[in-house]
Amino acid sequence: MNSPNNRIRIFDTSLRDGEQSPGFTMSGAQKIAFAHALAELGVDVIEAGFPNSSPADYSAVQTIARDVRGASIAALARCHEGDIEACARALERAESPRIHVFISSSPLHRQYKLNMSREQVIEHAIMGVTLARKHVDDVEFSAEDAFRTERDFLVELFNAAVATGATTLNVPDTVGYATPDEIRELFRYLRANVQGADGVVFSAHCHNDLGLAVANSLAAIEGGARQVECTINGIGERAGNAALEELVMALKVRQGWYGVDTGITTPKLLDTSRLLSRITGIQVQRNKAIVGLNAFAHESGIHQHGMLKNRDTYEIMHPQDVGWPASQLVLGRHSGRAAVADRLRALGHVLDDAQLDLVIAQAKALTHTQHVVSDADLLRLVAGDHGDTGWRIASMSLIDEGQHTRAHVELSDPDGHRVKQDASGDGPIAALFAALAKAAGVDFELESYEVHSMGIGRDARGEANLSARIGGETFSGQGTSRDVLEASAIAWLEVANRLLRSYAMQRVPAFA
Ligand SMILES: CC(=O)SCCNC(=O)CCNC(=O)[C@H](O)C(C)(C)COP(=O)(O)OP(=O)(O)OC[C@H]1O[C@@H](n2cnc3c(N)ncnc32)[C@H](O)[C@@H]1OP(=O)(O)O
Ligand SMILES: CC(C)C(=O)C(=O)O
Repeated sequence: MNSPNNRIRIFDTSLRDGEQSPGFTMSGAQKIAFAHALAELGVDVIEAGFPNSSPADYSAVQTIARDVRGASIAALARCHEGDIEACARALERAESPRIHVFISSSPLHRQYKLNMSREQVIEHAIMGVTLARKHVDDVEFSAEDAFRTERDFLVELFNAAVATGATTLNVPDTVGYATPDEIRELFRYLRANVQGADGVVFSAHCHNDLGLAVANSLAAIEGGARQVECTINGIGERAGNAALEELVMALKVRQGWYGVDTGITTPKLLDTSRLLSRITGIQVQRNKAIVGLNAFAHESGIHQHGMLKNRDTYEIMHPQDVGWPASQLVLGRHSGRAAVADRLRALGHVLDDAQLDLVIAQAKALTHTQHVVSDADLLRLVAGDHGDTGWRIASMSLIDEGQHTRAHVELSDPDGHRVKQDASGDGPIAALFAALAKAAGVDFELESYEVHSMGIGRDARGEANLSARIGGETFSGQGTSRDVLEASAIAWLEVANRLLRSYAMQRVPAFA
């Protein structure tokens, strides 16, 4: 690849473009904690917010600028005096401040949003960059909706920005309309035609409306971009921005093709992604590249068999390189002999063919009612225990006590023993889980908890899925009911029962 240099700057905008999208609003303290995590991850620029949009955003940018070291801190402004002055004040104590000014350039935005002519847009850009340069040396200029802008005008606008002192030229595909070939070509064109192109950094800012944000960012790099704007977990306006973890790992895994490096400490990717999920309360989907629960998990027999022979058959990177402790061979409906035998061997059981066939058949039968077969399930089957053991819900009720909720539960076991307990919590789920923990005498920290509805009208049901990771093993449970609270209680008890069986099974020595 013919490129000016081989270091790609990672500009993280989780705290600005990410935070400005529905569902991702963060408190000041959360933003500051996340900015520290981004600096530790090794991003080059943290876009901390839009100071003139609210006092809360101003104060978060100001604290991040004062406290976070090791990355440039950027703040966003329209080509508007008040916005730029607010950025300058908020960034006063930053070690390496950047003011990022933007104005729309496409005909659609000029006519409908700004009601400005080409000349007026250029005048505003000159005003914005000039004012920003009075405060800081590092000024980024963005032509919003650049991808849908006439090329001659885009070059004219960027020429004006460079002449007035912009040091980074950002080319946003604001509405995620580009395709990789087009964006690669656009960057080549701009680098060839903007005056002073060699003295500035070209940057790509791709949105994911067509699911192409990462592919387009990679193509922009091939076209000469040396900064990419992205967010952890791909959060951002509408379908989001390019996902940092995907972009960085694509550049790392395919270094031979792209020939470029980033400064990211990739083993911190998973923790950073999880921190963001904890802060926003929004989990990534299981099959999300790099950081989803399935990213290094294999359930189907053919893949598991291949993995056991040589992990490169089904994995293109080491899980440890992005922060996972190891790959996982998850036993489920699609698993085969190789994986079941291997897991049993690891648990200390070498079965003959007939015994293995029996356990596999019984394990597959379990998957009619559960997604995965845990070590505890396997050990139970090996011990010949197929019974319906464990706690069941006899009754439950919740009382709203104003600030708190109180849950009453009654559990029964197959021998008819009953136990009643109650507990209070900040909300119904916290109260319910606390009461269940007291009644079953089991407590665990949830790794994930999701509830969604299935069906509509009279058939509508809630499905709850929980998982907890204990002693290196994942225990998961699922519950369905017309009532989502009851579905959650059933799922919680399934995890608790598995955990109890696993403790019991650790004492079972051999195939019964
Ligand atoms: C593609 C992006 O991600 S752009 C960044 C998006 N981020 C945000 O919007 C941050 C949060 N926004 C806010 O808090 C508010 O919108 C504010 C404080 C910025 C502005 O609020 P208001 O003054 O009430 O204006 P409002 O949001 O209704 O409209 C935006 C105004 O900015 C103008 N404008 C938009 N972009 C620019 C720009 N780059 N340069 C100059 N003016 C601009 C619009 O033409 C409109 O002007 P008008 O009020 O004269 O019609
Ligand atoms: C302000 C710019 C960089 C932006 O967020 C966009 O165009 O999507």
